[in-house]
Amino acid sequence: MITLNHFNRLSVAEAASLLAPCVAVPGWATALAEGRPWRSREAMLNAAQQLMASWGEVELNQALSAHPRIGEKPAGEQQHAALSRQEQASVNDGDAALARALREGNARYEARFGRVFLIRAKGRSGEDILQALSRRLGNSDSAEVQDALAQLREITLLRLEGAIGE
Ligand SMILES: NC(=O)NC1=NC(=O)NC1=O
Repeated sequence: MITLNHFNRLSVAEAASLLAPCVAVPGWATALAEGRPWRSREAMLNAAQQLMASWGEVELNQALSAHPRIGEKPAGEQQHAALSRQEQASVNDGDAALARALREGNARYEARFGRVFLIRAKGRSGEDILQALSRRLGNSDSAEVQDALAQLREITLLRLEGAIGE
């Protein structure tokens, strides 16, 4: 984590690359880098949320390229893989039945919607995630795009809050 003051003083390229692991949607990190200097962290967070408001199915699919399946803690040292592992820490992968249920749920979801199931995992137990997955399997296509986008916005905002301090 760096301070807002430090973030404001980075080059555009450095600032954008610092924010890149928050979400794999082209342009979002660059727009926040180019919007500097932010007069406050709140102003930056508000701008970030405004940028996310226009996201649709295209951006959702772009972002999913960088989000591993729930329960499949990604290998790799890239920053977004480390963030995913940290976010999924409370998904108890020691519970074989839960892990199997998540694998089966993910497969059902992908067969139904044609994309990886996305949920803000931080603060959620594996059981909570399974319940959400089951509920969302009943969504229409359009409702599920909106549900998944809401989760993507939560993940992205949490990552941004973790990257830039006061
Ligand atoms: N498929 C996913 O939901 N992945 C993730 N959720 C998170 O909160 N972090 C992830 O990588």
